[in-house]
Amino acid sequence: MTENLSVPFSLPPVIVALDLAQPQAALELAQQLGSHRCRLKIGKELFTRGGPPLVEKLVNQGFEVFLDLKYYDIPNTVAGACEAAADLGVWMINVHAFGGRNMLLTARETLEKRSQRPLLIAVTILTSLIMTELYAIGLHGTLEENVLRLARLSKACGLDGVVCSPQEIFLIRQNIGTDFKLVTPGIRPFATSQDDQKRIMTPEEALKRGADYLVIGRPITAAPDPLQALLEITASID
Ligand SMILES: O=c1ccn([C@@H]2O[C@H](COP(=O)(O)O)[C@@H](O)[C@H]2O)c(=O)[nH]1
Repeated sequence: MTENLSVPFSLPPVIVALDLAQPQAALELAQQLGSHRCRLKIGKELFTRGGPPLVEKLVNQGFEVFLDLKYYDIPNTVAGACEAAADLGVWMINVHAFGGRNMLLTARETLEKRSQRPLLIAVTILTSLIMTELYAIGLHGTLEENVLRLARLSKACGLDGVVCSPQEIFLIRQNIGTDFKLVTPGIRPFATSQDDQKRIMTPEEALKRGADYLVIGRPITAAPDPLQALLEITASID
C-alpha cells in the first residue's frame, strides 16, 4: 500500500492505544508508526510501567499524546493530577464524568489558568459495558440516557468533549451539537468483537457518524504488522 504524504498535511483521526507492558517495546512501536501517521494514547498499564519519562520521550519525538488515566477522585486531587499531566506537555487528558460537577469544573478551571493546556475530556460509560451491567451497579435508565446525561454534564462544565462509544455519536451530536469533541474507542475494522469491547463500530462508520477521533488499540498493536494495519485503517477512512 502506498501512503499519501502530499501537502497539505493533516494527521489522520486515529489515536493508537499503546497498551503494551514494556516501555521499550512501546517506544519501538511508536517509532515504527510515526508521529505523522497517528496520535498515541498512553493508558494505565504503560504509564504505570514507564511513568512520566516515557510520556515526555514520546512528546519530545513529536507525538500528540492522549494521556488516558481517567482521573476519578475528589476535586482537589483530580485538579492536582490534571496539573501534573499538563506539565508533561500532552495533547489530551481525561477524567471520569462520574466524578461529578464539582470535580469536572475544578479540573477545567485549573487547566484554564495555564497559558497552554491539553484538551480535557470526560469518560461517559465505558465501551465494555452493556445495560445489564449498569443495572448491577445501580444505574437506572437506558445506556443511551446515561451517556447523554454525562455528556451534557461534561459540556455544561466546559469540558472539550467526551469519550463515548461510536454507537452514541448521533445521540450526542443531535443533543449537544458539533462544538464538542467525540473520542471513540470500541473501534473494530470488521464490526465484530471477540474481546471485552461491547459497543463497537467500524472506523468508516464511526467517522461517517461524526466521531472526531478513533481510539484503536489491539486491531493495530496485536496485528502481525502494526504499521500495515494502521495504513489499511487510514486508507479505509481517507
Ligand atoms: O470507554 C472506554 C474508554 C477507554 N478505552 C480505552 O481505549 C482503548 C481501546 O483499545 P482496544 O484494544 O482497541 O480495545 C483501551 O486502551 C481502553 O483502555 C476504551 O476502550 N473504552
